[in-house]
Amino acid sequence: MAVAPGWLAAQACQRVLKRAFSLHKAHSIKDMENTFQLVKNIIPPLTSKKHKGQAGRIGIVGGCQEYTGAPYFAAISALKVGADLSHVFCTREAAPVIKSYSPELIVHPVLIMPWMAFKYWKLDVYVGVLKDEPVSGRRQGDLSAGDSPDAVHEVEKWLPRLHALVVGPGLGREDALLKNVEGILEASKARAIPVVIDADGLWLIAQQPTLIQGYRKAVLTPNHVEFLRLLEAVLTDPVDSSDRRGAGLRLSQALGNVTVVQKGEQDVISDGEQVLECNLQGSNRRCGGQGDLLSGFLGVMVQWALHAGPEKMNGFSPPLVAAFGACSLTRQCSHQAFQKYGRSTTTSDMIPEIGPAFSRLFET
Ligand SMILES: NC(=O)C1=CN([C@@H]2O[C@H](COP(=O)(O)OP(=O)(O)OC[C@H]3O[C@@H](n4cnc5c(N)ncnc54)[C@H](O)[C@@H]3O)[C@@H](O)[C@H]2O)[C@@H](O)CC1
Ligand SMILES: Nc1ncnc2c1ncn2[C@@H]1O[C@H](COP(=O)(O)OP(=O)(O)OP(=O)(O)O)[C@@H](O)[C@H]1O
Ligand SMILES: [Mg+2]
Repeated sequence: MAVAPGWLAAQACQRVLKRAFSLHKAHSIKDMENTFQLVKNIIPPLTSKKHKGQAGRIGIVGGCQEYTGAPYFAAISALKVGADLSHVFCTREAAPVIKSYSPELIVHPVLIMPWMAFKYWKLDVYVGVLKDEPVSGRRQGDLSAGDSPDAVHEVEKWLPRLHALVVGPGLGREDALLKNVEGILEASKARAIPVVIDADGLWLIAQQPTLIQGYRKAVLTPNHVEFLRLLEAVLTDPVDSSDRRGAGLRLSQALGNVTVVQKGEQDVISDGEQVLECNLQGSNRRCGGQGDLLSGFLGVMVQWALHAGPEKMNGFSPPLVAAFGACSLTRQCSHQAFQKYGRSTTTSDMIPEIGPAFSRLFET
C-alpha cells in the first residue's frame, strides 16, 4: 500500500511532539504544536530576493586565552542556523586560534586590556632591539588596530552592522575585560540591539544586575550554577529554587522582565509574565559546549522573532518564542548526535546535526 509523504511527515511531527511534551502536564500537545508553529512563523524564507546579511549578522563577545571553544561554538551555531555573517570579538591571544577552527568566522582581536597593550608594546620594542631596529621607530608603528586598548570603541564601530550580540561565551572573568563588556552592553542598549547573555557575561550581571535591568531585548541563558548565582544576587527574599517555574518567573520579574532561560533537565523560560517549558528529549551526555551552541542559536532567533513582530506571536513575547526555538534545536541536535555516537558524543558532533535537526523540527 502506498503511503502519502504528507502523512509520513505528520506522523514524524507527532512523534517529535510526543517526545517533547510527554512529561509536561501544564501544556497539551496541541499547545506545544502551536508553540512550534510560532517558531516556524519567525523563520525568514530562503528566497532569491535577499542580499547577504539580511538573514542575520551576529556578534559574539567572548574568547580569551583559556577558552576558545565556547565562542567558536556560539559563532558557528549562529551561522549554521541561518545567519549570514558571524563576528567574534575576542582577546588577541584567542583570535588566531578561533580563526583556525573555521574560515567562515570573522574574528576581531579587540578585547584587549590596557595592561595587555602595554605588554605587547614592550614585547615589540624588545623584538625591535633584538633585530637592531631603532626603538623609537618601533614605538610609533607597532601597535596595530588589534592592539587598541579601547575595546568598547572597537566593538561599537561594528554595532550598526549587527542585528544581535551574544555576550559571554569563553569571555573569562578578568576585571578589566568585564569593564569593557559593561561599556559594550551600554552601547548595545543605546542602539536597541538584542543581547543574549551567557556564561561569564552572567557572572558580570550577577555583580551588576542594573546593567540589564528592564531591558526587554535581553535574554539570559543560565545553567544550574549560574541561575543560583543570579537568584542570590538579584532577589532579596528567599526563594525555593526547586520550584523552577516560580523561581524563573520571579528572577525575570525582579530584572524588569528580561527573559530568563533556565537550562536543565527541562528548560524553563520566562519573561516575568509567562512561562514556557521545553522538554524535548535531548541526551544524557552533559559535555561542555552545548550551552554555547544554544546561545548562538538564540542570538539569531531572537532577532528573527523581533523582526517578525508581536502579531505573529499569539500573545507570547518574541524573546520567549525565540528561546523556545533555540532550546528545542539544541536538544534535538544532542538527541541526534547521541543516537550516532553514544557516550563518545561531544559538542562538535552536534554541529553537523544542526541542519537535519532544524528541518525535522521546523520545516516539516
Ligand atoms: N570549550 C570551551 O572553550 C568551553 C568553555 N566554556 C567556558 O568556560 C567558562 C566557565 O564556564 P562554566 O560553565 O564551566 O562555569 P564554571 O567555571 O563556573 O563552572 C564549571 C563547572 O564547575 C561546576 N561548578 C561550578 N561552581 C559550582 C558550585 N558552586 N557547585 C557545584 N558545582 C559547581 C559545575 O559543574 C560547572 O559546570 C565560560 O567562559 C564558558 O563559556 C564552557 O562554555 C564549556 C566549553
Ligand atoms: N539534565 C539534562 N537533561 C537533558 N538536557 C539537559 C540537561 N541539562 C542540560 N540540558 C540541555 O543541555 C543544553 C546545555 O545546557 P547546560 O546546562 O549544559 O549549559 P552550560 O552548562 O551553559 O553549557 P556549556 O558547557 O556550553 O557552558 C541545554 O539545551 C539544556 O536543555
Ligand atoms: Mg555555559
